[in-house]
Amino acid sequence: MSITRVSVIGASGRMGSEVCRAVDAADDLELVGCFDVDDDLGDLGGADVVVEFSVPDASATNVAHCLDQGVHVVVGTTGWSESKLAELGTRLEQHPEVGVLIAPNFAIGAVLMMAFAQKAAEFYESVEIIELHHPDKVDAPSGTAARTAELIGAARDRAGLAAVQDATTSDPDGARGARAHGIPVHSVRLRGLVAHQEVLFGQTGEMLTIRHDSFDRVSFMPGVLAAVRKVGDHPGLTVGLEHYLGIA
Ligand SMILES: NC(=O)C1=CN([C@@H]2O[C@H](COP(=O)(O)OP(=O)(O)OC[C@H]3O[C@@H](n4cnc5c(N)ncnc54)[C@H](OP(=O)(O)O)[C@@H]3O)[C@@H](O)[C@H]2O)C=CC1
Ligand SMILES: O=C(O)C1=N[C@H](C(=O)O)C[C@H](O)C1
Repeated sequence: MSITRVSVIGASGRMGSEVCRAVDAADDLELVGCFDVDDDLGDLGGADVVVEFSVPDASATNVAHCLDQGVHVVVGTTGWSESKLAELGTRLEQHPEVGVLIAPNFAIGAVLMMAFAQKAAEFYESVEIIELHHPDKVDAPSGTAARTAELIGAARDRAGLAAVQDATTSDPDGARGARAHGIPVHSVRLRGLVAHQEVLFGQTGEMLTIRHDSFDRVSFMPGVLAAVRKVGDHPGLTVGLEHYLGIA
């Protein structure tokens, strides 16, 4: 059995510490480095693959360091804008052998929820997303909600659907939520929650709700470990774990 050496960036955080435990427990993986804020990333502990769960402002710089070391990266940190992704794509041209996976959500059920929502999108006039998370989360809307909106928006465009109908003319306090790719998104932050999302589809006389709940961060680990094992076989930039799981 070949052993893959893994380092974790953001290793002291909620996700990073869970990843360290999961890597430690896997027979085919060896945890060779744990890095957090202010640590010198150096040679990344000699890792074959780095897992990056830090903060939106730091992730791009950390990933660039991994590329410069020729190390594959599995990224869970949110906040990857189109411009940051484009910059990363350009940087990857200098390292064509390196694989980078950016996945807004590693829970298999969340990946399926996004795929199901994409499939349903063309059949419904109305759609809204409600994402619910723990109150220590720093970004809103969640990366998962933003990605779901992007997938639904693209499916609606392909189907030639008009913009989501909404007669609201007065909303001084933003009660109708944010808009991502034309889809209303509502963010809830509540002590006791981990990571949850509902996608509501409406049509005259019916409603479809697609919901996923992560009750514990262990729910993300099978996806993270699958990505660690596969990222070397996918050189270049991949956005979304669905592309590694045959779901896309
Ligand atoms: N894709 C997925 O499935 C999931 C993605 N996430 C995303 O992962 C990210 C992390 O979430 P979570 O673990 O809850 O957050 P935490 O705040 O618990 O963890 C982030 C860690 O990164 C550290 N950090 C800050 N700056 C840097 C830096 N420059 N380099 C390295 N480490 C740094 C933080 O240190 P300090 O606290 O001292 O600043 C902290 O230890 C978020 O973007 C979140 O949205 C979360 C869950 C699942
Ligand atoms: O911060 C979190 O906790 C989570 N972040 C990701 C997101 O923004 O979508 C994934 C999951 O929802 C948990």
